[in-house]
Amino acid sequence: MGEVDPAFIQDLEHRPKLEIIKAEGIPLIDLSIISSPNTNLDNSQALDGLVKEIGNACKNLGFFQVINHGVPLDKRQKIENASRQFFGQPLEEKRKVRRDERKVLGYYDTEHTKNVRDWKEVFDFAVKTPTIVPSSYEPDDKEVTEWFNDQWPEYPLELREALEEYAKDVEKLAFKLLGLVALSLGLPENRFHGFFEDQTSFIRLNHYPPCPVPQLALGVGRHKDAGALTILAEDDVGGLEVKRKTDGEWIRVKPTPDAFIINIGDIIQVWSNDAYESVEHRVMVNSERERFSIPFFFNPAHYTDVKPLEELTNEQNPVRYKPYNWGKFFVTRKRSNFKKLDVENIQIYHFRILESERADKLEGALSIK
Ligand SMILES: O=C(O)CCC(=O)C(=O)O
Ligand SMILES: [Fe+2]
Repeated sequence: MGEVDPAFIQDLEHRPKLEIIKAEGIPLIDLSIISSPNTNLDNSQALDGLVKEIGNACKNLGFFQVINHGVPLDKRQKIENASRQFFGQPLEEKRKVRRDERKVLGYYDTEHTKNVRDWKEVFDFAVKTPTIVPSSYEPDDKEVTEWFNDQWPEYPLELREALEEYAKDVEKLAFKLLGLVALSLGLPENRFHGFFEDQTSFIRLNHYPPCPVPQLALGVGRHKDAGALTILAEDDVGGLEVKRKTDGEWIRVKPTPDAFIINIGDIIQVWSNDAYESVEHRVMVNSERERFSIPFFFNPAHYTDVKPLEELTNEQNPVRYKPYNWGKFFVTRKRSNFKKLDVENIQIYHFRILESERADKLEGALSIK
């Protein structure tokens, strides 16, 4: 193992397997009918078919890929090149724009997932400026703070412009996907849009350097994305693995050139009252090739109280989660990724209403009568 920091080493049960199970292909969905500027979502005949495809993909795997998505290839190439140039610099250059507990955006190379260090370095960028979030994770502290993208490297100069342009195009795709997900749940297309007016979305540039111990460490440890949707651009190296719901096996996602990989996050799981699930995933690294990826985490406003939608719950399908405040959830999670803590990080199942609680409530209600 040589001089590899033990902080990177996964517990035995979470280490990557050497034999890879190749996905039969996660669903590949063609968005051309909604990407062409002349299509109107309301009268397109093919829309029903597309909505069904999205619904099935969300229900079955929780992951899918999209092509003909409307994000121009040159914008994607520009940010991919800038990312390569930035991470190619010596560590001391990158550390000049390093995040800390006050400046939470910028470069970072010691992120932890579930208290094990990830074999990666990142650069974080807020989609909306300023992004407003709670000042602290303390539930009673009502103060908010503003995030600005105020840490820019000297090189490459075009990083800023590349990120700003890319963010605009991917944001449009995010709203389109949100509309399709709403339709697939039988809701009006814009049912979720209001939650994103003061969005807390962010884009992360990920760089996974070659790793001398790929059988012991992970690029990103197993986790579920906390937000609503993630839109991921990856290069051709591969390494993303998705936990298949049917048998719990880790399935390797095969990169498709120019496609985006989409996954449902925890918030859509809660809004849909578990009709759609946020799926666990992780990233394997390898000893030969570095890998680059760029997730866009589509997150609502900090003041959003996340809870199952009334339209999707009834007596037969009772509410499965207590409401939680997104801003507090978000900053609590960020803190635990930043700091190695001894406790498990915050998860939506902490807000799950247990069967026993429901039965108690019912009994209570009956005895009052
Ligand atoms: O790099 C990837 O393929 C995925 C990264 C990821 O899951 C994350 O950053 O949440
Ligand atoms: Fe993720």
